Amino acid sequence: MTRRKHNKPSDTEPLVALHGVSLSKGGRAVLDQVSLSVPPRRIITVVGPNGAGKTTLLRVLLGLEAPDSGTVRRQPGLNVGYMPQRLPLNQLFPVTVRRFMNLQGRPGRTAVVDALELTGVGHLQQRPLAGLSGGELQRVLLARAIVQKPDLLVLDEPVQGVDFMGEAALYRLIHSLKESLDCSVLMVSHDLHVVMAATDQVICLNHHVCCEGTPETVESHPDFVQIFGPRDAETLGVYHHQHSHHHDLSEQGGPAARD
Ligand SMILES: Nc1ncnc2c1ncn2[C@@H]1O[C@H](COP(=O)(O)OP(=O)(O)OP(=O)(O)O)[C@@H](O)[C@H]1O
Repeated sequence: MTRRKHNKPSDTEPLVALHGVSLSKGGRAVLDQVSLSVPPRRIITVVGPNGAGKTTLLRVLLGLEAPDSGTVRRQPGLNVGYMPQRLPLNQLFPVTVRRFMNLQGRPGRTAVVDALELTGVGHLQQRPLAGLSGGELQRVLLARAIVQKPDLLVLDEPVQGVDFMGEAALYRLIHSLKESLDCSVLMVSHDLHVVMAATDQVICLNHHVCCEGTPETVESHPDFVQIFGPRDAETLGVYHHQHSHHHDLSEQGGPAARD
């Protein structure tokens, strides 16, 4: 896929950097002194328990919510694609996939077709959005997030509603999109086993950043083990990952093989 951006972001500066970001809601600290940066061409995954502030963190990073304190710095002109956790319109809204793709920013027919083809759902253009399966819908949402050829792809639980085999395929797709778009990916995930094999850096969030680093570093961190339990942390240990190849988890025997 060719890039049509005029202002390519700096290769040396972070695309986005948060420093000391805090935000309270209903009198409770949702984000507490959170700092992170997203360098170019990286896949960074935020993990953490329910209610840890992961979605809020993404929304602050995107400028959709303002922090109470701290700074959020995005490279000027940064082109960001966002796949939210929930569809911002009623899924029963009677639109076809192609119409849905054109609701935001009017990307044009070629860009829409390209994006749908890239995410493997080009054949669904004329189908009603409301009739899609969970996996098909996630791929359409992913297509909408990449339609403007972003420098940074922000994905909030991109594999929700997708079965295990579909999850592995979606993570492979995300990896290949990162390569073909030459972008960075920041995503939230609950799928610890699969995501650990598909990311360069993990940030474990529980209102504050508990630990961060490579999957290998994070999986043995005491805070990570405390949050996710020794069983998850131990089983993650089998996934020491070489980033020079793709995984087909189906060939490894599926989830039962790891338990
Ligand atoms: N308007 C609000 N008022 C009070 N509390 C709120 C408000 N919006 C969000 N919260 C709380 O902020 C916390 C963080 O929410 P957030 O959606 O960021 O968490 P999360 O880590 O993405 O959760 P999940 O994994 O369940 O999606 C939650 O406890 C949520 O209930």
